Amino acid sequence: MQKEKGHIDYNTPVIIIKDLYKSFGDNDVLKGIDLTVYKGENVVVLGRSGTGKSVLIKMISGLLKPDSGTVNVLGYDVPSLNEKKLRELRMKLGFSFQNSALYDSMTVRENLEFPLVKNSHHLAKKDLNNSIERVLDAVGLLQSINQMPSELSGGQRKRIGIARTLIMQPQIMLYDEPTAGLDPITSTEINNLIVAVQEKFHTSSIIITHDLTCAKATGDRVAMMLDGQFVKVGSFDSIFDTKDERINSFYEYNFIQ
Ligand SMILES: Nc1ncnc2c1ncn2[C@@H]1O[C@H](COP(=O)(O)OP(=O)(O)OP(=O)(O)O)[C@@H](O)[C@H]1O
Repeated sequence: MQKEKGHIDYNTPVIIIKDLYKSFGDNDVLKGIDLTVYKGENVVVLGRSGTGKSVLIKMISGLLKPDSGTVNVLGYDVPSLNEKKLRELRMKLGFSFQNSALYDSMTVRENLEFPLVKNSHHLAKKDLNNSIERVLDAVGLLQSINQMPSELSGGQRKRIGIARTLIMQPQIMLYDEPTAGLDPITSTEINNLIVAVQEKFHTSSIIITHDLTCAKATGDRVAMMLDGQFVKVGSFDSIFDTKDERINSFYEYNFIQ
């Protein structure tokens, strides 16, 4: 799928990260990270296992504090936020993580209702139904509204998980390994959905992956993380137009369609 970039607002940064450092004991994980994500933009963070991609996401959502550097998300200075402000920020973020499982004992409708009712107590039944149908339609699973999660495929469950996140109308989506454990056809569906979400809901996204097909399909820009630093940030093709052996070997170990 060829991406068009008309929807990105380069005058409005939504995430600004500057000179970010984080160590755990003598394990120096992030060593001077800089990254700006613009409104409506999908940025892929590409890197091998253990390079600190998840640590970065935790800094953005305030689950971890940096040793030094700044993390500004939607105007919030994240490391300085108290619990109340952190909750406020997290309401504006949508998390699609591998462990964000659905409730097995609830129907798809109930799974989607749950976060809405929990967070907006005075919602009329009609508005609730409209919201549920809107996001299910966006992920192409309106027909599954009354099914149980056990009746769905892994890819369908993942899509319902994304719908459940979208129902809270996040401004930024954070996808952690969205295609991990999925077959190539289902992976392609999820990649297409990530782009469709961006276009339909005008969200910005950070997509963490080591899947090159996913990076190419979903990213407006790709940030290549090696040894705790972004060694290159740019279009997918520009990243791999290099003589850097570490980047080339990363490419060679992946199968690209
Ligand atoms: N809370 C923590 N305490 C101590 N060390 C941690 C903690 N969180 C992460 N680390 C370490 O930070 C490093 C980077 O971890 P991280 O989970 O960010 O890697 P990753 O790039 O997301 O890898 P993967 O693709 O395998 O998830 C690892 O060495 C990990 O052991």
